[in-house]
Amino acid sequence: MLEKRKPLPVKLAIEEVMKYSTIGECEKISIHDSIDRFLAEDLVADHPVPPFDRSPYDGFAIRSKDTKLASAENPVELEVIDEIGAGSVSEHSLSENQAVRIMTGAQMPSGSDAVVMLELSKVINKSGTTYMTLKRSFKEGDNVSFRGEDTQEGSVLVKKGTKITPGIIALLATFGYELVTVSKKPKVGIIATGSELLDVGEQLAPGKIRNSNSYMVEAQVKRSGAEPLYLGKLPDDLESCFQAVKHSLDKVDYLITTGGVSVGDFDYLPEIYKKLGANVLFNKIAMRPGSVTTVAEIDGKLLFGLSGNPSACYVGFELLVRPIVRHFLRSKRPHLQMVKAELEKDFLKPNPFTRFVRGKLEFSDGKVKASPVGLDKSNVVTSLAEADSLITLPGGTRGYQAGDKVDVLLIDDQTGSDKPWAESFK
Ligand SMILES: Nc1nc2c(c(=O)[nH]1)N[C@H]1C(S)=C(S)[C@@H](COP(=O)(O)OP(=O)(O)OC[C@H]3O[C@@H](n4cnc5c(N)ncnc54)[C@H](O)[C@@H]3O)O[C@H]1N2
Ligand code: MOO
Ligand SMILES: [Mg+2]
Repeated sequence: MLEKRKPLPVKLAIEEVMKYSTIGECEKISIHDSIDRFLAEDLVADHPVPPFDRSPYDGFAIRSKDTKLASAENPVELEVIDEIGAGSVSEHSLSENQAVRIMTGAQMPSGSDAVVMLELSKVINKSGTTYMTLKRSFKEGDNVSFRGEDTQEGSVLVKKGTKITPGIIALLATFGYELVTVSKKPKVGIIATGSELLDVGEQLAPGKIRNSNSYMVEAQVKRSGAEPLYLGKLPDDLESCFQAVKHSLDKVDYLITTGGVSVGDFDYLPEIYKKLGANVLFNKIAMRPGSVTTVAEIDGKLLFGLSGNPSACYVGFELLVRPIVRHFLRSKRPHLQMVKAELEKDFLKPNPFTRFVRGKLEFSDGKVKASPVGLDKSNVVTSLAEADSLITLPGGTRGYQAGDKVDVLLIDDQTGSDKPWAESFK
């Protein structure tokens, strides 16, 4: 008699998996290689930025009080006593009615307290001495870029667990991080199962299809910030699949298999977990696609049995594996971010399970609109190419109409969420 599987609410399934989440070790890498990695330490300003008062313009550093009476009728004439470019520091200190020719980025000379843009002044030469004339007055601090105006020493600028972007790299360089401390990438093993599977380079043959899941999952692993280790595709044979799973365990931090988790005669993953002595956390989730998604644990190591159906496999990864990876990488917001959107199509048939419809978002008239892409079936692959979101329709007794406000999970967003989703979800 077939054992009846008890579907676990999605939220509980995620919480169950997160109980086994761990945090990875750190490593130091070159700043050149740090894009898209995850900071393992807060980035703290260890000096003010800019580190000195400087000129934001090409022009003249002056003493504002010398310009008090300046006007079109009564221009003021200041003697130009020095010229400095960015990187140079003037050895002169300004006295009454003196100015220093200064370039953008150069440190303010001592005694100066304002900058006049070159365009607002006139330069004249009188018997070998250079003067600049001004037709208006300036206040103390005019056109000065002050020490610490960008950031003060001690400010936490980026939290650990944040994905490094080009902007963050600019900060790392500003504060002298030739080497950056990042979280080590978890290694995620991938095994595709299925006797029908051909390699990507093979010709189609009767009854066969090309293996797309392992390539897709490999890319999802990379997108999540982890390192994939493709361990091959295997035919539906209990012993060879068992051996492959068993021997892969000490090579990886997490193992993903695709296919073979349902109740078919050749779905061997349940048997493999039994033979391994693994603790199966659940083998059914109240969601569609991906209801057969199974997660087991052995000595604290998670084994993700994702569905063979491409859309189900995709959704299973994003909901369960991604947060585990992001937590490993020290993110405090490891789950997909959820936003509200307006549904663009009817889903009138009630579904007992929460439905994750692959969707595409459109931003128009100040609204976020979510349109389903392709067929809403777990065995479709084409909808995945266009999807940028998962439209989440909680299970229950009612259907959904176009125009309804629905929750949508953002697939490509990096902000993430500290919770799996809104409180309305089960
Ligand atoms: N009697 C029942 N049958 C099924 C149930 C059920 O509850 N009772 N659940 C269905 C649901 S829902 C799903 S989802 C699938 C899950 O099946 P498995 O995870 O066991 O996956 P397979 O049977 O191995 O394959 C399913 C489907 O996906 C294709 N596939 C598999 N691997 C790949 C790959 N690497 N690349 C591309 N496509 C792949 C495979 O050819 C099958 O068509 O079970 C239902 N059945
Ligand atoms: O697990 Mo299946 O994908 O719910 O259709
Ligand atoms: Mg099956």
